[in-house]
Amino acid sequence: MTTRHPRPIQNPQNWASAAMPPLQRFLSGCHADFWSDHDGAVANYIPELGKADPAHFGISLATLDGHVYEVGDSRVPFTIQSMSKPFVFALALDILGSDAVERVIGVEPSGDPFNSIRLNADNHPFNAMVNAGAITCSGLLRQARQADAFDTIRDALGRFAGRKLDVDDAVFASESTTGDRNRAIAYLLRTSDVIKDSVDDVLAVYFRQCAVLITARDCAIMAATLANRGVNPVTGEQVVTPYAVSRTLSVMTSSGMYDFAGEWIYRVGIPAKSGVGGGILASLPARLGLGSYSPRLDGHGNSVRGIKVCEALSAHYGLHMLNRSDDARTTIIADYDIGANPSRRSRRAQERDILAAYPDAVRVLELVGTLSLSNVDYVSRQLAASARPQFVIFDLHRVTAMTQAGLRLLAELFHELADFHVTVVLSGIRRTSPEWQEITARTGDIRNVRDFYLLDTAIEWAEDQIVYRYGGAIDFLETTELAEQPLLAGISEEERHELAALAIIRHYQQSDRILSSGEPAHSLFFLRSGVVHVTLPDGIRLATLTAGQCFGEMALLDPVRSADVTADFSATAFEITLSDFERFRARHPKAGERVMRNLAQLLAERLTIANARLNLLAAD
Ligand SMILES: NC(=O)CC[C@H](N)C(=O)O
Repeated sequence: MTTRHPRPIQNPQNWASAAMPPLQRFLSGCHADFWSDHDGAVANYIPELGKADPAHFGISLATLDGHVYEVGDSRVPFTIQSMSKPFVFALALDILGSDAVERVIGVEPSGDPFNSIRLNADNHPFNAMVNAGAITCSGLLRQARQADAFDTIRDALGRFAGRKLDVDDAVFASESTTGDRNRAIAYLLRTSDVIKDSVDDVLAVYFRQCAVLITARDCAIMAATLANRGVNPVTGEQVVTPYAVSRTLSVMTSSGMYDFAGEWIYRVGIPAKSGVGGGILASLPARLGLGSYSPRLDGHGNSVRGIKVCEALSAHYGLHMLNRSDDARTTIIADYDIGANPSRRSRRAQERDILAAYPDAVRVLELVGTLSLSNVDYVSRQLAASARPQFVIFDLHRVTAMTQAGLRLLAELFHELADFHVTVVLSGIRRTSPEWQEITARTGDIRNVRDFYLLDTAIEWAEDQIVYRYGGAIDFLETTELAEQPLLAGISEEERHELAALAIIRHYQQSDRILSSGEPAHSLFFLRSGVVHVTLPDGIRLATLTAGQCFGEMALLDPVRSADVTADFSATAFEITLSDFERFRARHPKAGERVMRNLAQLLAERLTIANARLNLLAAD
């Protein structure tokens, strides 16, 4: 008996190595609790299976981010048996096409044991989870791939597990010599014209597929691949199509546990499949894959301890797949217009006046989590509930997934907005992402969808459109004089001339770094033409400045630069050294005081905006 419990805590000082994730603890608890359960009996109708060690007990759980928990005999190999059925069914759907498979194999539960020699009223197998259906799948693949059929199956099972799988030749030989019941089923299928090849050829594939060796760990990863729409979460490989997965899970739901299927889905509520080798796999879509191995079976051919593990997992965490709810209202993390929260662009008076007249022309919805049918529906109703904006910005930065239904509804919403001449702006999504492809595939024919990766750039762009629309002009080439600088407001013309004489005119090319945080602050800058932006060292954009505004003015208060300033386009600026400015202040104390008051005013405005933004994010 090789029972492996989780490794002992080695370094209690180090939380990361000492801590046991609660799910690992839970699975270990299940292992300990059900260890002493000796009910059931090892299958021996295939003589070789009777040799299994009844004490073996392994549990594994694979998450969809590719983590695999393991307890006990999770690496002890055993034959896959009927747990091969869902995977071979999925493979057949993909290789042969759904029509060819669905034409001959039904999808109704039989209510019979797995090895029942009975077909449905059309003389077809009831479903692919009972032997008749599984033998038919193997037969269809045998017909399509001839001598390569088994290698095709073994290769696919290996991709589900994420490793190459071996066959237990002794179990194969044992079932080949004793499998008369399956032979009877195969003859029945052949006489009903469901399988075309010889019974021996088809069963050679089926028996061999049942004798593929896996472990509880493999089983968990295979189940997780089904839970993950066909993508193996450990290798990242798309093993089968989402179509094949959804159909396979459907049949597992209704028939995976044979004549115990109804009870199973009622009590546990997780699609599952068992095998007489002692394995059970359970696959909870979008959540996890569970694999267990314990060879003592109940009267239905299902592992006794495996059932207990599944029941405990489902009950403890409330994982029944029909026991779910979702609150769509959590989708919108922030909802505001530019009146409440403008972009970080410092605007000149004329632009500010225009924007102030249209505070709700640009609406921003910051979304979070999964965009599902109900979430996007909620978003669309929130939009419709207030005055129609001219621009809607959807920030998708925190969106983690989009369902098919959510995407479809989103595209329909964009169309609706387009009909009302509302421009949709997307931010937080890259054009190279699969999500972008999915959105544009559905909205390709509408022209009013724009995108900017940074939310602030999106808001700024939409604001500019409003400024243009209402007669304002933003001329990036215009040259301004010191007289227009708010920081210098209220000082006399002579004083300004004196300052102008102290200034050196600097020229910058696009992308030139003008100031860097951490450097000593020796001078003030007045932007004369062009555009620059101010960013924090971690890349967060604080402000975009256009001609007529100052930067580096914090030098008056702080000897070290706290942000980077970079030219967006070619730009020119007046630079006045701090020492020249201080001398000017000494000569003109009143003007100096006025400048300091202007500075206080600028800082107060920035603080008001920053507070509004914080408030918005903190709001429920
Ligand atoms: N339920 C099962 O695991 C049955 C598989 C086994 N190979 C058989 O056909 O009898």
